[in-house]
This record gives sequence, structure tokens and C-alpha cells, in this order.
Amino acid sequence: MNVVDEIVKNKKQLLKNKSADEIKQKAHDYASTNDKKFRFQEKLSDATSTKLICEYKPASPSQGDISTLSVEDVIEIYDTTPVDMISVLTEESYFKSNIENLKKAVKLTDKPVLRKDFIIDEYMIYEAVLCGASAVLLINGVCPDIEDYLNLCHELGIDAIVECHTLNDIEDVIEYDPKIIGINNRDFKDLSIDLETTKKLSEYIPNYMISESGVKTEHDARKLRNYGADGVLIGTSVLKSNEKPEIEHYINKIKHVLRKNTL
Ligand SMILES: O=P(O)(O)OC[C@@H](O)[C@@H](O)c1c[nH]c2ccccc12
Repeated sequence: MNVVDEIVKNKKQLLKNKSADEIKQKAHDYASTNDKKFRFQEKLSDATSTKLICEYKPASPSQGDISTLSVEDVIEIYDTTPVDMISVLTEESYFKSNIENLKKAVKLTDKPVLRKDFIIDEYMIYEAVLCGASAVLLINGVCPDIEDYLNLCHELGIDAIVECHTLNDIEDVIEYDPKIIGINNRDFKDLSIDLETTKKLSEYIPNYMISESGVKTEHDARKLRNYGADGVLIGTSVLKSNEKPEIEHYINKIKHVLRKNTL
């Protein structure tokens, strides 16, 4: 069993006593009064720069513990630096986060926030909406029904980032016209990284493309920008230091190369 199978198995267990029906109405009511809709897409539509998405990721299956900073500290940094959108892991067991961290993040910033998790039930989308998230991640091969879940996100006014890693993944989802595709440079099978995944797949992506995982240096970010990424998502490298000035410096450096007028 690979790590994603394990995560999904664990997730099913955690969701056992939850029913989407319990919070469905509440989420729809919330969405009907919320006028801030599709904020990820709105940001991506501004072509003056490639967007920088930074992630709150306390731990991961490949790295173990990543950061000891609190979610409050991290979001404060992301809120006050040129980060365009924020991603918050909510997976409990392998990434050591939780849904409360998403709630906290949304309260602490006006920037659009993505719920990053292994979404296997509509319950998790309603929950994200009720926390004030602007987007959710739908992973092809993990999400049980990309078409239905995309429609649900649309009804609720939030963006979905449909995550793909292979051309087959893209072929699976393309008929549902996803507005944002996330190319994961990390192979879930062995957790290896290859930024060329973005290069290989970019020509098959009709709308917005976010390149995810494995970005370390400005050189990497520039490469992905040149491959056509509309957004670059970084977790581990941005949180490598526990020192606020160092994190700020890293963010400024990366955003600098993502501005279109830099070579
Ligand atoms: O820490 P990195 O290599 O910068 O990667 C961030 C992000 O792309 C990664 O956390 C991620 C991409 N897709 C996911 C799906 C679930 C959990 C996590 C992820």
C-alpha cells in the first residue's frame, strides 16, 4: 500500500460518523450570503505575475516534521509578504494539521485560502466552505467523482484545483472543464520530485495551471514560470527556517522572479 492509500484509509475511518447531510444546508446558506466568490481564479486571471502560493505544512510523509512555527506565526508572515494565496494542510495523521488550522488561517488573513487535503467525501467540501476557504484540492484518483465535486464547488462559489500528475490524469478530467489544474511534481508512488513534470504536461492544460511541490530555489521558480505556470505552490522550502526574517527573505526572492518583467 502506498502512502496515499494509507492516508485515504485513515481518512475514511475519521469520516465514519460524519454525514454530509448534517452540514449541507448550512454550507449552502453560508455560500448564498457570501459575496467573495472564486477568489483563486480571480487572482490567477491577473497575468502581471505568476502567483505565489505558500503552504502551512507542519509535517509530511516524505520529510517528517517540517516546522515548529504555529499556524498563527506562519499566516502572519504570509499575510504581510508578497504571497498571493495561502494553502493550509488539514490532514491530521501524516501532515500533523487539522481543520481548526484552516479556520484560524481564514480569520487571520484576507488572502484566499485553499484547503489542502485528501478530499474523499462531500462533507469535506462543506466543511471547507464553513471555515471560509476559497478553494479546495481535488486529487484525480483520490476524489471519488471529479465531475460531481466540481459542480458542487461551483454551486458553493469556491474554486477547485484539480490535481494531476500524469497525462492520463489530465485525460480523465479534461471533459469536466476544470478551470484550474494543479500539476504535482511529486510522484505519490515513491514521493520523488521532478519539475519537468510541469514542462511535459503544460501543453495539455487548457486553463490555469498551478505547479505544485519540489520548488527550492529562485532558479526552480523561474523555470516553472517559463514552463507556463500561472501559479507556483511551495510548502517545505518556505518553512525550512523557523526564523521569520529568513522566511520573509525567501518569499521576497521567489516572488521577485515570478514577476513577468524579470528574466
Ligand atoms: O512541500 P512542497 O514540496 O513545496 O510541496 C507543497 C505541496 O505541493 C504539497 O504539499 C502537496 C501537493 N499536493 C498535495 C496533496 C496532498 C497533500 C500535500 C500536497
